Amino acid sequence: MIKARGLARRFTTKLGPVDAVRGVDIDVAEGELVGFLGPNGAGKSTTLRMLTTLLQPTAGEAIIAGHDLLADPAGVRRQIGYVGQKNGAGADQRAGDELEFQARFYGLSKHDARKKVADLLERFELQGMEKRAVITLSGGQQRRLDIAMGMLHDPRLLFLDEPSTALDPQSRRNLWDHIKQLRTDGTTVFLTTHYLDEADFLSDRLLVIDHGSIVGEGSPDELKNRVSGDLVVLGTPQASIVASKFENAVVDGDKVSFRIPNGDRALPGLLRDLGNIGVELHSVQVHRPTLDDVFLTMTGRSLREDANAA
Ligand SMILES: Nc1ncnc2c1ncn2[C@@H]1O[C@H](COP(=O)(O)OP(=O)(O)OP(=O)(O)O)[C@@H](O)[C@H]1O
Repeated sequence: MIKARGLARRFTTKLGPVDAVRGVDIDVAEGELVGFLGPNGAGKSTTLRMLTTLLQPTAGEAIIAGHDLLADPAGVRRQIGYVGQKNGAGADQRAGDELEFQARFYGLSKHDARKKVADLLERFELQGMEKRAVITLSGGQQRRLDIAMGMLHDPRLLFLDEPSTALDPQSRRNLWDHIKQLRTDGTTVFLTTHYLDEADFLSDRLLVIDHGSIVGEGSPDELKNRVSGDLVVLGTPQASIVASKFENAVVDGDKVSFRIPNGDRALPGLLRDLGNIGVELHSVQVHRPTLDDVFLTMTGRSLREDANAA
């Protein structure tokens, strides 16, 4: 559904050129839900804008939903939906009018447009909201309306840019269910996010981007399995003695952390060995790798810190 090769975008600024995207290859199969994960400024939006014909690449090529991105952008646009970070619906307009107007814009007859709108209102739990001004809808309802607008022409491929930004936890979860349902109903979904939990929950497969280049690819589980081992954190007054026993151990006050494969199974023997040399322990924790660990392993920095810093 997406096959991009060497897609790149350089911006020329007063301070010199900025290589926002440095020649990425992207493959997305029909029916997949692919997450495009990276910290702020990694190049997600720029890539998305190129894939959706909104921005001309400076190098590379792509076939999107069977159409050549450079030679037939109109063909691409007919096949895709795009839901950007800013609301697409006019704030003062009534939700139903916005949907119907857009449906007519796509060439549907009045009758078909009404039918389509009713269907989408139901599908995205917006029944009864059609007469309300967009601005009076909750954040979650507005996001669902945005997605409904993106689905008016039954696109085979839907692009979502940071879908759950600024939503409360309950609305996010509800939105996620709707996004998963899109995939279940047969739409291929490509979404950007800098939230690890969102990427983990939604994606069949993840592409991780940093500084304009893809640094990792795989299912959330595959990526987690690539991180070498579980993180063990031991609390002990003899932290430096414990640290000397493990490669790459990090001491932080009275805590020692290190990674070992199959931490939960290895731990009993390890604790016995430490007991045998007289080490006293007052706490033991084993953490399975998270996507943040994956990101840290790949890039040397924490995605969470980056996201929080934004
Ligand atoms: N129009 C532009 N002119 C100059 N530089 C730009 C332009 N658009 C983006 N950039 C730069 O390109 C890089 C990638 O930006 P991009 O918006 O694609 O990142 P992102 O991963 O989507 O981040 P965010 O999560 O903040 O949207 C950043 O360094 C950004 O400052």
